[in-house]
This record gives sequence, C-alpha cells and structure tokens, in this order.
Amino acid sequence: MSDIAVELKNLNVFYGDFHAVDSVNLSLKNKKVTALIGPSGCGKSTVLRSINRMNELISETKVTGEIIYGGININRSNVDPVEIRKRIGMVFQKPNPFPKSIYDNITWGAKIHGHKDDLDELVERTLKQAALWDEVKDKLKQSALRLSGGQQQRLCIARTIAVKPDVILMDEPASALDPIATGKIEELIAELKHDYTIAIVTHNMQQASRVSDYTSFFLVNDERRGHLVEYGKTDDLFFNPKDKRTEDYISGKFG
Ligand SMILES: Nc1ncnc2c1ncn2[C@@H]1O[C@H](COP(=O)(O)OP(=O)(O)OP(=O)(O)O)[C@@H](O)[C@H]1O
Repeated sequence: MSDIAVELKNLNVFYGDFHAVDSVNLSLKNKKVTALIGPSGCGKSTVLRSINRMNELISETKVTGEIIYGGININRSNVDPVEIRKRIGMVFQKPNPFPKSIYDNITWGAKIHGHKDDLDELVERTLKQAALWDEVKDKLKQSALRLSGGQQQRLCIARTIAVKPDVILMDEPASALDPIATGKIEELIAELKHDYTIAIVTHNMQQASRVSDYTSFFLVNDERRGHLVEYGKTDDLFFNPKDKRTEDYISGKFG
C-alpha cells in the first residue's frame, strides 16, 4: 500500500477571474496528520475544499489539475462528488450539527449511504471514537443543539466518522472553541490518526506543531495567488525551515 492517501498535482483554483491558488503540489500521507498553515487569504481553505470537491458548490469556481485518490484523478466530471465526500469527509470551523437528536446526527448520513448494520452499535462506536460517549450516552434523543460548542464539534467529527471515510479534512476545527474544548479536539485528532488520514487548516502554529506530522506553509505572491512555499515533517519545518519566508512566518515576523 502506498504511503500517500491523496496527492494534489498542479492544483489551481479560480473564483471567477481571480486565480486564488497557483500550481500546488502536495501529498497527504496515509494515517498521518498534515497541517496547512499560512497568513489569512493564502488559500488554505480553498486547497482543503478542493480535496473533496467542495469548491464546486461555490458558483463560478474552477479547479484544474489532478487530485489523485485511490489511484484515480477524482477531479474529473465522471467521478461522483457525493461518493468522494463519503470517502473524504469534512469538519468545519463552526460546529454545524443538524437540528436533530444526537442519535439522528450520527445515523442520518450513515442511513443515506446504505448502512444496514445495527444503528445503536454504530452510534455507540462512533461516539466512543469521538470521545463523546460518556458525556452523552444518557441523552442520545436530546437535541444536538443543546450540547456545548466543544461537544457539538466532537459530534460533527463522530458524524463524519460514521460514514467510514478514509480521509478527514478539518478547517480550523477548534478556532471557535475555548482552550479546554480545543485540548479535547487535539487529543481526539491524535487518536483518530491511527485510523484516518487527516488534513487540518489552522491559524494556530502551536496547534500545528502539536497535532501534525507534516506541515505545509502557504503564502500569496505579488498577484495575490496562494501557493505552497514549503512542505516537510512538522519538526523540520518548525525547527529547521529551508525557506527564509517560512522562518520569518513561524518566528512571528509577519502574518
Ligand atoms: N467564495 C469565494 N469567492 C471569491 N473569492 C474567494 C472565495 N473564497 C475565498 N476567496 C478568496 O480566495 C483567497 C483564498 O481564500 P481562502 O479562504 O482559501 O484563504 P485562507 O488561507 O483559508 O484564509 P483564512 O486563513 O483567512 O481563512 C482569498 O483571496 C479569498 O478572498
């Protein structure tokens, strides 16, 4: 089995006439956490959303280049994006549970995707995997909207896991949470990487250095196009960056 789960080759993203992401080549290693860091507007979220073809839900968006997953280029019109999003799930900055019960949040996507096994078992297993079971096991029929923000985010992660993805994309999953809830999400990421390939966009460099195995650093060029400056093992990138711009960014000189 290849050690690469997803490979972006010459990825370009356009919002109308605006060339937002320029020629990105980046791999997500199997069962590792890859962080995407860089100043605001450098295209981190755009790159992340390309990986499971979420950008095409935004009108006037064009994505060129290859996104190799499972041996094929999934950035092709004959590939079903719904199937891709089942294999490559996404967790957003703001927790967005459905206005339904905790139980239904977990089972909803799984039922759509034809899950036929015991739903109670699925709910228990995924909530345990998301480190939420002990806190909610006595109120599974209660509305998910009554949970705290941190619990809602772990529920969203559980909902993502329930459809058995390979890859989980996380777009600043803890930025709306307090430090304790953030710590729980970081612990959860450390557990989840045993089973899933994870890509995480974060503004928080300490968080990137704590949770990720590999880090990619993005910047905009003079034409405001986001591009990849440096990619490497997280420790190398933080402690021994190759590019002066990476060094300046991680030492807080700009951004
Ligand atoms: N839906 C959109 N329509 C037009 N331009 C967009 C859209 N989404 C993002 N952009 C532009 O694309 C560029 C990259 O945005 P993106 O959100 O990917 O950056 P980012 O690095 O994730 O930023 P942040 O850290 O602030 O979230 C920015 O110039 C942004 O204004």
